[in-house]
Amino acid sequence: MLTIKHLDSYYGKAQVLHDVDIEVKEGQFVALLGPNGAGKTTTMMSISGLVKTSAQTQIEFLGERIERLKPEAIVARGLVHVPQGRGVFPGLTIKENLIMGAYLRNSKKETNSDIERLVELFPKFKERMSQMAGTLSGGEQQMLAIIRGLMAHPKLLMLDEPSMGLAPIIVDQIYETIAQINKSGMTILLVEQNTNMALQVANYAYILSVGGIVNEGESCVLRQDEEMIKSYFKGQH
Ligand SMILES: Nc1ncnc2c1ncn2[C@@H]1O[C@H](COP(=O)(O)OP(=O)(O)OP(=O)(O)O)[C@@H](O)[C@H]1O
Repeated sequence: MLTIKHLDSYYGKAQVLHDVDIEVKEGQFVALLGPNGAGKTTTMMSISGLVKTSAQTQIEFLGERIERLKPEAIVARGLVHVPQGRGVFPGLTIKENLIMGAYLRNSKKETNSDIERLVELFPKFKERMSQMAGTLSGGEQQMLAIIRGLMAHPKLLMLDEPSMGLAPIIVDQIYETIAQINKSGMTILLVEQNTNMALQVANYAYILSVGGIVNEGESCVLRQDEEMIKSYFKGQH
């Protein structure tokens, strides 16, 4: 579904990704893991068209090359990115945030029926549609960001560190929902520092270190190789 070849990414003249290859198949749940500063967020931003890439970079999504498209054209093709830090609009209500997720479509009727359907993932929102997003807890804001992503009708959903800054019990709830979304047929590419959690839910994982892929494999296999994981996450696990 998504094939990335020779991804080199730059901030100005500084190259932070070197020849990264990643593949995500339809229906799969793929995790991109790695220590602080490895380049995980940069990879996701490069896929979304938000970071400069080299001429040899190739990104193919659903059979079409997308590496030179604008971010909104990439979203319109069904590649939707829920960013690190959630990015909810604090001064807008829950409902207004969800409507923003559907900004590329203009059917009010469809938007309302999508909200009704998707809010079942987190029924607490049902009675609180006019609450300001800025007054929600971190976990609730993360759920809102995920549901807002789904409002864009993704074919592949990219989630950047949904566990960031959340208590373990909340992380478990968020991950139950993400697993449910994947089971309903959604393809997922996840960036995480929470390696244990990611390897429990993903089918396949890539490990990124200093801007390059250093290991990859089925999650059930990687999970058993604690020494390998530790070696890449020195001091972080
Ligand atoms: N806007 C920027 N300008 C310049 N360098 C940047 C910028 N954003 C990130 N970097 C650098 O690029 C490298 C990769 O950063 P990136 O955020 O992709 O890592 P990460 O694996 O997602 O880490 P984290 O888990 O801490 O978010 C780091 O060395 C970082 O300092």
